Amino acid sequence: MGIMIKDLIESTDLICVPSKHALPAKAEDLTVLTEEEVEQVTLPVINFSLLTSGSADDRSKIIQDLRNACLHWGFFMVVNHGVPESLKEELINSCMNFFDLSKEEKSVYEVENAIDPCILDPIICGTNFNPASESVSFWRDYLRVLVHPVFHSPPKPEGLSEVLSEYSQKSRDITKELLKAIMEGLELEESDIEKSLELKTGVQMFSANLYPPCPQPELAIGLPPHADHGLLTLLMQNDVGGLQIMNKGKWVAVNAIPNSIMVNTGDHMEILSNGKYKSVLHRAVVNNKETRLSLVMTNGPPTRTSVS
Ligand SMILES: O=C(O)CCC(=O)C(=O)O
Ligand SMILES: [Fe+2]
Repeated sequence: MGIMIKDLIESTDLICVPSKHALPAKAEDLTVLTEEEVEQVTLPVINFSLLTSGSADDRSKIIQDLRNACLHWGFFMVVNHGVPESLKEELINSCMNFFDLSKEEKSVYEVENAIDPCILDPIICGTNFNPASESVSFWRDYLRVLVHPVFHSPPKPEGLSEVLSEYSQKSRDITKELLKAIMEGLELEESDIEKSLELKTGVQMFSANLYPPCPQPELAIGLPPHADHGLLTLLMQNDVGGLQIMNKGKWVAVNAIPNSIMVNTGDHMEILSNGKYKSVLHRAVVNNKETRLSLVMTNGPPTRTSVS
């Protein structure tokens, strides 16, 4: 049974990174990790409320903003999105409570063997994506829950299921509005999109990523460089930074506006936009002071739909 990092650091007095966590899969995963070397950037800001309740001119302006953000960054921050701060806090607390469960309670959801990424386990937790085929572990524990088209309810801790269900619904509504506006910007008909992607039956997956403080952050990576699969990914965090994105050939650290939702375009969006909107590489770095928690919702088409 794999041990989660959080339980590991709580059971020992760790002063250096165990070698299993210290060897990067590729040396370039760790290039320029330190804060001094990485430029901090502010991502484009999208005022969501103007999409849904602004004037026609407001809406056109936001559609233009989204176009620019997708073309030049692949990442943007959504503000005035209607997710109450209290809901975000409750979700953060519930996820923290999940990671605080005993090892035995969490082990029910641990996946030991190679996971075929096409097979979606409804609820899993662990300490990296694929323990069987990776020679490295990354400095991240995670809980992943399939929340749509069928909502899978994590039975523990108490309260997580309700708050996750509410956030899933809200984030789905936000995703739909954003997709509609992005499609309008691409001059694709919304009905074509609905038809081709069957959004109502789309796969929505929630991940809580926990990055405990790491004694040697320069020797570990939270999540290695990757691009996301789906159409749009929505990310909130507990006000501790760590997300870096590839922009114009360089890693840059993003400053999130408190209470904004960070959104990025995934592989399906790249295909749907005929390569115009790239699925941008990103990674999560760790620090030696504070625990970081990111709450990630990926939104994709149904598994059997192919995008053409
Ligand atoms: O935690 C983060 O900042 C990044 C998470 C992420 O990229 C993912 O879950 O796909
Ligand atoms: Fe990602």
